[in-house]
Amino acid sequence: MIAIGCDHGGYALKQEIIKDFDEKGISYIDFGTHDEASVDYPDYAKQVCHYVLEHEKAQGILICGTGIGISIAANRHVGIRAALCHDCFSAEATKLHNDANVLCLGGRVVGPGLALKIVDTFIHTDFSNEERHRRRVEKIED
Ligand SMILES: O=C(CO)[C@H](O)[C@H](O)[C@H](O)COP(=O)(O)O
Repeated sequence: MIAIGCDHGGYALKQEIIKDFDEKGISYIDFGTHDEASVDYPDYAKQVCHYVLEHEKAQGILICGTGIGISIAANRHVGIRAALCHDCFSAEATKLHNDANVLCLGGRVVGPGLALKIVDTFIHTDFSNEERHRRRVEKIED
């Protein structure tokens, strides 16, 4: 399951991602926000991160204006490895190397065309499970 959330700066991009998920039959839970009224991104990071931590194999997508604030907030949750990615190479690498469980995007940074490709890459790439990467992720978690 994919948990998705955003602040007002990420709302428009979240709607594009959700539309794409609906067209592709990809399951998700939308934690809001549900319009462009000003809200606080840590509140949405918290809801999505809690869902990801409580559900095995769940992945999160968090969007704010830049992706920065919401990734900082997400990474304060122990067990969350949130990656701010604005290219497909990074989205693939952060799954393969970091076992990232949350993708962060900036709705004021990337257009929907690129963002949808980044999301697609992230959700369809698994951790490589190579020993050196396992060791490094374990050090983060320690
Ligand atoms: O936290 C951020 C900056 O890294 C996000 O981009 C927020 O969406 C942004 O700060 C919101 O700004 P606003 O002026 O309140 O719209």
